[in-house]
Amino acid sequence: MYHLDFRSDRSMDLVGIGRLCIDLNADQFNRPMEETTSFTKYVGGSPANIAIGAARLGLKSGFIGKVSDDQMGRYIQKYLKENQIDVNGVSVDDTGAVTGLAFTEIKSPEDCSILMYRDNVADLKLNPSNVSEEYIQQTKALLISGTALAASPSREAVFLALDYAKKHEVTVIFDLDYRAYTWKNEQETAVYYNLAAEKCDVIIGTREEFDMMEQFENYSQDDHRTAKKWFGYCAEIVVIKHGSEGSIAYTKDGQSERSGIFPTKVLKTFGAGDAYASSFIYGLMNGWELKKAMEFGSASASIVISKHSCSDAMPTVAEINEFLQTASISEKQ
Ligand SMILES: Nc1ncnc2c1ncn2[C@@H]1O[C@H](COP(=O)(O)OP(=O)(O)OP(=O)(O)O)[C@@H](O)[C@H]1O
Ligand SMILES: O=C(O)C[C@@H](O)[C@H](O)C(=O)CO
Repeated sequence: MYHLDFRSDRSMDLVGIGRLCIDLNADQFNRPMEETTSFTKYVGGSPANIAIGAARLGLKSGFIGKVSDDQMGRYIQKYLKENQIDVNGVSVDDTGAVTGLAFTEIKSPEDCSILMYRDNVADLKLNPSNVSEEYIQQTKALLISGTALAASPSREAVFLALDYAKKHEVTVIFDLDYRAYTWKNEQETAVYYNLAAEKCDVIIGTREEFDMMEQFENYSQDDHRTAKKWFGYCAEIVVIKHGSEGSIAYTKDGQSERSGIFPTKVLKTFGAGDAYASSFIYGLMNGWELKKAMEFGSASASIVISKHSCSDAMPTVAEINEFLQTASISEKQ
């Protein structure tokens, strides 16, 4: 049985780095945003959602990020503290930057979209001086998220965090989280994603995100070839997510596992990836077999997509286990 090693002599389990933003989820469903009149505010940002999900599962979580010096920034910090996330790595912007906003539109359970306001956002003002080697040295795992590579100085902050993580044997998990609206073009995205992925132990992404990264190669959407490429660098595990068709994971020692999904009453599709990642990481950190960790992630994803929010909806271990008591997995034929 394959399992990923983590250093045990650490005071924290998982530190996320990157986007702390605000989700404004439409209160009126099954209609376009042009016809909605109110939104509910939640803390958001893919890496923040994953760190919140990990903390809700009982992992000791921290975060390295930058928030705006206003009510939204204070709201985010307050929420993180209330959810037992260490905020000593979170700094406050002093340039007048604002908090990124993610307006979500739920036209139908299958047709959801996110309108993101990303101009002059505080999260991309994170700079190398905000990244503490001592802070990273105290964690078992560092979670990086692709969108933090979209602009300087956040990009340089992430690469410095990666260097500190490698120096101190911190396991690096890369959730690809490709959001086109934050990038100038796909070519630049692929260059930076590939440079970061070369340093990561676990890489989690959708088929489409890996295709974006492989645009300079002739890989033909082949999951096994995708995984094999990264085993030539630092990767131990590569997970390729296929939406409602489930996921597949490959390990460096040549094993692979597929996981189906747990059919659920879908309210909105986004948040599935963040829920999957947080619970999958929980399974890895508990030394579970790959398939069990994947199914735990899939169950968490099903719970979150049946609810209105992402961060608030992240389930506890008890909630996932209760869900698993009655849910049945549907394997792709
Ligand atoms: N409709 C669905 N029903 C049940 N489970 C789902 C559904 N869609 C996705 N999942 C689960 O969530 C996992 C991640 O979803 P997906 O592949 O869409 O990642 P993602 O695109 O990163 O998600 P997100 O929409 O949050 O960005 C899937 O591998 C699957 O286990
Ligand atoms: O990552 C973002 O900026 C958007 C998220 O806050 C939102 O909850 C989502 O899309 C989750 O995948």
